[in-house]
Amino acid sequence: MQYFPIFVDGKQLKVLVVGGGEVATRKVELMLKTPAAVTVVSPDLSPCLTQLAHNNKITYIKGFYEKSLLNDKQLVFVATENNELNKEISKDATLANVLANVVDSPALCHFITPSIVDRTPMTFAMSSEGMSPVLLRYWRAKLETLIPHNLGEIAKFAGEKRQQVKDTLDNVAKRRDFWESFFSSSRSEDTQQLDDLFEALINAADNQIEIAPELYIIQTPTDPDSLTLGALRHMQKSDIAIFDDNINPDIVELIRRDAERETASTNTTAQIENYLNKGLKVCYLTQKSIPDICSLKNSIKSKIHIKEFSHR
Ligand SMILES: C[C@@]1(CC(=O)O)C2=NC(=C\c3[nH]c(c(CCC(=O)O)c3CC(=O)O)Cc3[nH]c(c(CC(=O)O)c3CCC(=O)O)/C=C3\N/C(=C\2)[C@@H](CCC(=O)O)[C@]3(C)CC(=O)O)/[C@H]1CCC(=O)O
Ligand SMILES: NC(=O)c1ccc[n+]([C@@H]2O[C@H](COP(=O)([O-])OP(=O)(O)OC[C@H]3O[C@@H](n4cnc5c(N)ncnc54)[C@H](O)[C@@H]3O)[C@@H](O)[C@H]2O)c1
Repeated sequence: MQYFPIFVDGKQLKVLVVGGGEVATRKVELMLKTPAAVTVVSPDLSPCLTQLAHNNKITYIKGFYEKSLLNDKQLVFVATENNELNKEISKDATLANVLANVVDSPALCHFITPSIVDRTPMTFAMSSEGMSPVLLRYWRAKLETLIPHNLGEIAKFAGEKRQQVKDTLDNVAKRRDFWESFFSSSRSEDTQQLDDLFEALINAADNQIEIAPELYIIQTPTDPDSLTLGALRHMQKSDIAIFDDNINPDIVELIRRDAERETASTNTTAQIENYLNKGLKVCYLTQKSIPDICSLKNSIKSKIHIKEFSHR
């Protein structure tokens, strides 16, 4: 990964946009989704930018770019048709410690603009690291159709209830289980049903959600695309992932970020039991055959729920 994705607080940002054409307009519209303060410098403005200046949504400096305009900025978008000028602004920005995006010129960019699926407060920002903007647009369009339009409302609901869940359930594992039960219910996709579902679960959770150790044995394919959704979901639920040393690192990457990871030892059974005895959810990624997986399963003495995921 050459480009590191971060989410920067727009309240802290002062942004300069050089140019007033179509490309500049696109970048300004993007920035104005956040509370960033946007200044545009250009001898002319598109109709849309003219309107935004008129409504005081942007500060407009009518004229040509000057280095001093970078002084109090953190970001600059460079969108003029003059390549020599664009290069000069990128250099000025480097010296002024301002991050520059020169539209369509990755070599002059300190940061690149991601492709965004916006379901605020859920934001999906993606990049092809400049390799293929069209491939990126293709996937954005696919995700647009997959990601429900009310997802933002669902996320806001969860945000509002987070404190109540913290007050009710006294450890992170119970809270994670609670939210997983909540979001895995199809009722959580209907904003009309969120309150009822929440009440039903939080009351049950008070007494009933116990953290039970579980084992997920995942017969792991070589190609990450062949992982089943079920396997993936359980990899995301695990507290600890144990994997054979021949597992594709791209698949290991898909394990939940804050899960512990360990390569399998020669005594895998004992290694797994050790974590089950601590009440943890363990996933074991292996390319063993089904009979070998069965004998591993039989060797586990803990009375726990074991789920198996195999691939074709
Ligand atoms: C995300 C998005 C945001 C936006 O632009 O706002 C974006 N490009 C988008 C679309 C798009 N751009 C281009 C086409 C025409 C097809 C084509 O030529 O391939 C299409 C497709 C279309 O329009 O359908 C032309 C193009 N773009 C760049 C080059 C230069 C080069 O590749 O060397 C050329 C060739 C110019 C030429 O040949 O003259 C470079 C960049 N474009 C980036 C971002 C940055 C890398 C992002 C990344 O890969 O992660 C980066 C490095 C710098 C930057 O601009 O920030 C938007 C996403 C799609 C979406 O979500 O809809
Ligand atoms: N329009 C597109 O969809 C598109 C797509 C890909 C690439 N591009 C490239 O992106 C760049 C910008 O595209 P555009 O369509 O917005 O071009 P444009 O010609 O409409 O806009 C360029 C703007 O820069 C301003 N400008 C020129 N010199 C300036 C200076 N010294 N200081 C401040 N402002 C100055 C111009 O007045 C104008 O407002 C071009 O290089 C273009 O080739 C455009």
